[in-house]
Amino acid sequence: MHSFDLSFLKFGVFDILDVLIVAFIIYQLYNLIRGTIAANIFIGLITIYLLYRVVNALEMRLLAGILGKFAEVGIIAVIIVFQQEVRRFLLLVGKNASLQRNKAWWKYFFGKDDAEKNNYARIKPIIDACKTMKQSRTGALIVFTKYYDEQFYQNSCEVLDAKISKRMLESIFQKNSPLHDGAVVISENKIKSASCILPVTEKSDLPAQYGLRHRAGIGVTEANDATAIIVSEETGEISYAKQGRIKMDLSFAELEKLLNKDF
Ligand SMILES: Nc1ncnc2c1ncn2[C@@H]1O[C@H](COP(=O)(O)OP(=O)(O)OP(=O)(O)O)[C@@H](O)[C@H]1O
Repeated sequence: MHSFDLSFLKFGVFDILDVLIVAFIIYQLYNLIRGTIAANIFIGLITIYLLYRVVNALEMRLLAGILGKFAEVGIIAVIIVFQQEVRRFLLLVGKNASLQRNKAWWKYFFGKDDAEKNNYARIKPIIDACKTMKQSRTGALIVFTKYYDEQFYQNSCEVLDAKISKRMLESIFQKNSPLHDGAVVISENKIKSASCILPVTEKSDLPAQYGLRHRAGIGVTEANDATAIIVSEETGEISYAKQGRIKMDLSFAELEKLLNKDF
């Protein structure tokens, strides 16, 4: 009578946890590179690796040697090629681990009503400015970030450090203003800078009418822990970008909800 060794089928809670965590990481990585040029590069790297395994098995030594050199530096090459994606992934991990961002803790310690009331006062001038700019078809790009990365923003920006007000935002984006070109960055409850040149997204699946303003709005949320409001000069449409995704044609109630959550 044959007896089969089925010990490999035994698994415990930690094995399940292990599989779930790996699945979660793969899903997050997929989300990060979906629709970007990085997805094609990733497929390229996998193809080279599979080819290497095949030629190695077939003992084609010269080709295996060349492809093997690629495989040897694999992890370093991946980090260099996917620098932006690795950065975004680490930001995502850090952001979710941050205690202050966890609203449940925040409300528990500091009270829900107070936080929301204060938030509305902070948001109102921004929403009011967007309403006026939508009406007058004034293009605008407003970036919100919790942590103002001086190195990232200051190189290309005009430093302001000004109080947030409706008229201030309107004047910046007014077409005759010397600061109207580029983005405004809001952080720590201040308009930190204006006229910022931001990285543009490399996404290839965006609507054709999206030009540089929308691409820069999405791009900054890919490279940083930031969100962005985009007011279209052409249509007056309000969009909101977060983690490399964009929500289009928002109502002001929707915008208020999003800002309340993220700002
Ligand atoms: N890299 C960038 N960073 C920040 N702002 C930028 C960047 N590139 C372009 N802009 C802004 O976008 C404006 C050009 O917008 P463009 O018409 O290309 O964008 P769009 O997405 O089609 O938006 P709209 O609907 O407002 O026309 C520029 O005048 C400038 O203010």
